[in-house]
Amino acid sequence: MTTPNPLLEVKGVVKSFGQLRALDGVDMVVGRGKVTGLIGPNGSGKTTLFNAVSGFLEPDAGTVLFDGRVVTGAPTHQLARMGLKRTFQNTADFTDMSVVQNLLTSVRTVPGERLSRLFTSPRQISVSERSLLDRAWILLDRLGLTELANARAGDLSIGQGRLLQIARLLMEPPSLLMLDEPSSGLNPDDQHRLSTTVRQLRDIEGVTVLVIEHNMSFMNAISDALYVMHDGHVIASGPPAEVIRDPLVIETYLGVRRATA
Ligand SMILES: Nc1ncnc2c1ncn2[C@@H]1O[C@H](COP(=O)(O)OP(=O)(O)OP(=O)(O)O)[C@@H](O)[C@H]1O
Repeated sequence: MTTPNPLLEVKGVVKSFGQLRALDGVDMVVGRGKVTGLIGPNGSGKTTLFNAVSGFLEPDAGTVLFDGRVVTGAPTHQLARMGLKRTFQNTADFTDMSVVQNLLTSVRTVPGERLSRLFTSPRQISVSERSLLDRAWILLDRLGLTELANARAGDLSIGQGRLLQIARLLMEPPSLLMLDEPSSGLNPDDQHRLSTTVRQLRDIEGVTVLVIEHNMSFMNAISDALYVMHDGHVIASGPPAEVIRDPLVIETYLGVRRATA
């Protein structure tokens, strides 16, 4: 698959845990302004690849390029400054803060002292602070969280917590957003909202998205390209309609199902 002007390139990445080669020479190209899906059976290496790309694990070999720069093994904070942000399978927000406070405190550029005025003296806030608040309300609306704006984050359901985690990352839109099983725990309405949000991010804000998912209907609704992993290798990649018809992909999924039945 040729991808002109990629935002992320993974070349020959290897990562072993003891005797287990979780990534065995993975190549991947993520097109700028596209949604790329990453699928594969449990234990195929998807999360390890996310960790190796986002600075949580140092690859044993291979190269990661972000926006044309070699970032192999770069720390997460450096990658975040460059515009690469990710979610995790387990949510961890500031549970004692309200939903809207969670959003406002996720912005690195605003000192906490000034931010507190958003709550204590709303009439004295500056234009930039106002625009943050506006951004927070837009995201809450898009993700169906408006009515929960003043709820304690710790009281949210798992699915709502997942949406909040995503909204926090979107306060300052990243150039690459990496989502690890975002639809897990979401009801069908929230899944629909999330897929619409992901498409809006791509189409309106130009955000590139890389997403791990087991939910194929969610994946079909959002992805422009698909990669399939098995046993630490990429076994197929290309347009979703082609990939899901690939005999090797079908056999891998059926084989895994047979083996676990
Ligand atoms: N920190 C670790 N130490 C040892 N083994 C690990 C570690 N992390 C992952 N593994 C192993 O590496 C392999 C790939 O795991 P990984 O979590 O990347 O798979 P996955 O495709 O994300 O699976 P799932 O869909 O279940 O999340 C698995 O066999 C897993 O047990």
